[in-house]
Amino acid sequence: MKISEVLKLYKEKGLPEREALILISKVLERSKEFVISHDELECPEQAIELLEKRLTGYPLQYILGEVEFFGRKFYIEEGVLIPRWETEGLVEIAIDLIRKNGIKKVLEIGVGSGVILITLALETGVECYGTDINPKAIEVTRKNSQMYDVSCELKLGEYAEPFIEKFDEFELIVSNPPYVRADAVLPIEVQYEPPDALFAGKDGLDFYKKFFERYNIQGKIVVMEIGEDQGEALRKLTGGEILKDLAGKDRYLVVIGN
Ligand SMILES: C[S@@+](CC[C@H](N)C(=O)[O-])C[C@H]1O[C@@H](n2cnc3c(N)ncnc32)[C@H](O)[C@@H]1O
Repeated sequence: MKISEVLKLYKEKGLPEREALILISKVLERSKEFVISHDELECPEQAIELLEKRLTGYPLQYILGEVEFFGRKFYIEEGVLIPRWETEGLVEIAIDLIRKNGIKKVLEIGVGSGVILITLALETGVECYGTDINPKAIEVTRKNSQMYDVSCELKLGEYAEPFIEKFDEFELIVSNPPYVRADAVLPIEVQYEPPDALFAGKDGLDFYKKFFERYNIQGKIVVMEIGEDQGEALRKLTGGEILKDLAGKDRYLVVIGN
């Protein structure tokens, strides 16, 4: 089938033309502009397979193996959470706090693909430490840090436990933790992502409750992403400040440990 016919067919099946073009150009290893201007060419079978996979709801970023975050490309693969646009706001807040407070040492809990920690290192030059309970997340973060020549110490384990002997040294703790309620029904695309990265008990607050119960944050700043309906509960739990995302929803928690 010609590319023009494939584009038409998959548009009818519900796949946006932009995505079909991205996938066909990936297989052909040519630009989207090339594909558009050569749509009389035969569409490779491998491209059709990717279009079919995408139609099942399988995330585009996993197929492409890359994701854009804070203006940079990062490697991503199935088994690790796909970074979301809201998280760029978390990074902006953290950068601001790092600069204003002259912070030198940062710990991220739950690095996932490493986009937060690596962006903080690149933007501010802070010393970076990261943990995750998912070995694949540690592996992907390591790969991304090597890609950007950023040195960060990464350890497998829960919360700050792998760095407990260093805990007093961290001036800022950042996290985009799991915060989805156990009974939430997620869109099909999200169901391909690791449950440990998403779910946090009955009210979605398990991670925050355990963290603030377990650690003494005196003298530290804690910045975390939160669910849009969790602001009030977390303000009460921590006494922290709740900030909104670009869509005007409660999205970030900042706690200054006095
Ligand atoms: C929502 S994802 C965020 C990933 C990445 N930081 C981002 O923003 O794209 C949460 C991450 O935290 C990890 N995680 C969940 N519970 C954890 C815990 N108790 N300690 C450390 N990591 C945890 C998950 O494996 C997952 O990689």
